[in-house]
Amino acid sequence: METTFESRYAIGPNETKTLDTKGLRENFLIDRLFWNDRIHFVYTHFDRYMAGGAMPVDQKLKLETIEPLLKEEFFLSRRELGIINVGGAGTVEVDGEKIDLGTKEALYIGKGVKDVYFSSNSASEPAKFYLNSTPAHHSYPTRKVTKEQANKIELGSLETSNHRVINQMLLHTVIETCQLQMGMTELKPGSVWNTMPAHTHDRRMEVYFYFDLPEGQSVSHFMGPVDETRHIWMQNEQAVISPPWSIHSGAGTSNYTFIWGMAGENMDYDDMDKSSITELR
Ligand SMILES: O=C(O)C(=O)C[C@H](O)C(=O)CO
Ligand SMILES: [Zn+2]
Repeated sequence: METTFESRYAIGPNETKTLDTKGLRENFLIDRLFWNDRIHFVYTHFDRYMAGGAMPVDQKLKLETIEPLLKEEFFLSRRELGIINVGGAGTVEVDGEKIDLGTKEALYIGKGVKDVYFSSNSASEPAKFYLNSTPAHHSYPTRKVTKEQANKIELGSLETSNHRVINQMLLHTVIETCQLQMGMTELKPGSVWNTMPAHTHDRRMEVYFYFDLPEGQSVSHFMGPVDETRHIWMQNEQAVISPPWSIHSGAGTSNYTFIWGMAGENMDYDDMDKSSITELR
């Protein structure tokens, strides 16, 4: 098996303003996370957040350290890891303990765990483990969180095309983490807008991973400061980095699901600087 990675440096709103479509995509879009029998990570220098994918098909995949990037003996020496399975049923082995992870189930693994392996129950319907990792200072226990155990928030309405349920899964109100927080937002049929009205939180960066998009449909993701927004067209199973200074919102050509993950100064989900829809430019 192999582990591959790319690095993305952190840039600000002034530099972002000068980018054309290609430049915007090169800096913020993560166009592919899942490769057969491979673990792939994007390392962003925004809060040293890592977003990745592990898709075991014919092999069991080991979460190995990335020597030139982390310079640590094992991946979780100084990191914590959040996982949400967006594929078929699979298993995550954590220091010898096997944990089944079905579709849309989440798992938190704390700092200091040495051996993590990923496997799929079926090669014809492989598990797709979406991975987010952040630096950590303390070891918290491994915890699985199902959708039923998530803290649920229903927002929006069909009339304003933004009716959705936010599942707070790896959030500090549900489990203990150092700084990583992850959850999954599902849009109701007929609703296409996520995170509208939009917000920023200069204290935390965020990564959005869009999935469950029907064939032939796309999401236009909006980023940038409230008074100078840009858009990035995204396909199924692509992710996008949202800097702390940026809004993160999207409109799909159908409904869809997305996973949000974030880290930074505080863990207060509600610490958002909300903007009104009419002030967006
Ligand atoms: O649909 C939404 O609204 C969200 O899911 C918002 C994200 O959870 C978020 O941006 C948290 O900061
Ligand atoms: Zn946010």
